[in-house]
Amino acid sequence: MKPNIILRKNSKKVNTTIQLTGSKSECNRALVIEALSQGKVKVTNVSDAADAVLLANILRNQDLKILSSGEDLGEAPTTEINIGPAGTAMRFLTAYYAIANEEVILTGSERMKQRPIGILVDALRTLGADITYVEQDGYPPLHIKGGFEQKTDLISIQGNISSQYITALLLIAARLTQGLRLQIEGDLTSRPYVEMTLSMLQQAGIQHQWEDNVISIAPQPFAETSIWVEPDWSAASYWYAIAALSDEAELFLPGLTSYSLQGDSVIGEIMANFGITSQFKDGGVYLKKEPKPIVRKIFDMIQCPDLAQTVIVVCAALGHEATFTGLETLKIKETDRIAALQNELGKMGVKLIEKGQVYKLDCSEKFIPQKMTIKTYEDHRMAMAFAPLALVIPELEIEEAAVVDKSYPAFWTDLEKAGFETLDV
Ligand SMILES: O=C(O)C1=C[C@@H](OP(=O)(O)O)[C@@H](O)[C@H](O)C1
Ligand SMILES: C=C(OP(=O)(O)O)C(=O)O
Repeated sequence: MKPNIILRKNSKKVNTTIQLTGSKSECNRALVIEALSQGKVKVTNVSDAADAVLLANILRNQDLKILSSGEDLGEAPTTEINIGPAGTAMRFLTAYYAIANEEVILTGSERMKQRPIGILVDALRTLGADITYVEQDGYPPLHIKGGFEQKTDLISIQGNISSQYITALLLIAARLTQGLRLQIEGDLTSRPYVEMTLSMLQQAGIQHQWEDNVISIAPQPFAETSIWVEPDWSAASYWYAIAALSDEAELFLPGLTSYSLQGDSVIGEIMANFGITSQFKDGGVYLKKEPKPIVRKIFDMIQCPDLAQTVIVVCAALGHEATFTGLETLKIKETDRIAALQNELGKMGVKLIEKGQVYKLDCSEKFIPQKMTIKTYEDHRMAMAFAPLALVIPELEIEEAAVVDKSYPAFWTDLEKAGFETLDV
């Protein structure tokens, strides 16, 4: 694929079936569980998301042993593992390698080296792990010497920066000699992702207690079972956005259920405000567009940060001046998503104004250009959240279109299936 893609959509009607790939979040957890269970748990419906494929390659092509307390690693060569832009994989592997019989340098893309990991490293060090920073304190790359004598089972962790640190610790908890009591300090961001982790551990036979702000997991064996990865609800959000910007839309997304483990399934509720109905039947969800005035003015994204760009772009395109909260974590994701949104929405005269913890969309100077070119800042969600604008802008160019591979490699071919013209340039 050439770097950029031009999108055009002449009619504002969509009517198709889209089979989405497996959830990146579920798949990454399932792969770590599979590796920690040493063959007892098998993952099915592995996601095509590049981040998940990479993690599967790393975890499935090695025969690591989990060291028990005090066991020595011995003389093992240090392996360098580069996880590119995969934040979840970076965080999960940090905890995983802390207890494995290997010495690794865990590194990633230039952006990964700017995404903080100190909170997780501090927590693992409190447990006894041997982790040092190779470049800048608090950031990847990390030098991890696996296996340690556990010093304590109780650790405190700040909850408002990234839930991925908490998930990383919970995933390894049952394999720690003393288990883990994790005390979450302050607010917990992205809570549904922690719940997803605990549900998936439960599927794999690992029990937990969650009382007040303490999650406890005792040392215990994994069960022999298989974990099926559901289709990706975050990917589904772009189809909801397409429906919201269409005049007529009838879409079927097979495999999605209303009782998903993914917090991003809340997109159905959010998009109901934009006239999109979700009907769960035939083993999937039918989306339908029904004209409806938009009433809701405040959207809190703290539980579903990956939906923020989708919803903000839809509001901008519709000229709906909503207010957004819970966007605090967006600045440390694949890019600074706030700055990226501000720059790109500015190209159609829309402002996203920061007022402390609250962001207000100002559409008073909004216009629809004949052509708009969107920068993607190495962020898959910038590409996918802006692509639906092709329904309102005659020619939409998306730069570095291959970024979508991170979570949804079939995105452009799926758009073609839905009647979007795509041109590589
Ligand atoms: O655990 C996960 O799978 C994820 C948690 C969220 O991150 P934060 O907890 O850092 O908000 C989310 O943004 C990310 O895409 C996936
Ligand atoms: C933030 C994301 O991913 P990660 O943190 O795994 O890089 C995302 O997919 O939007």
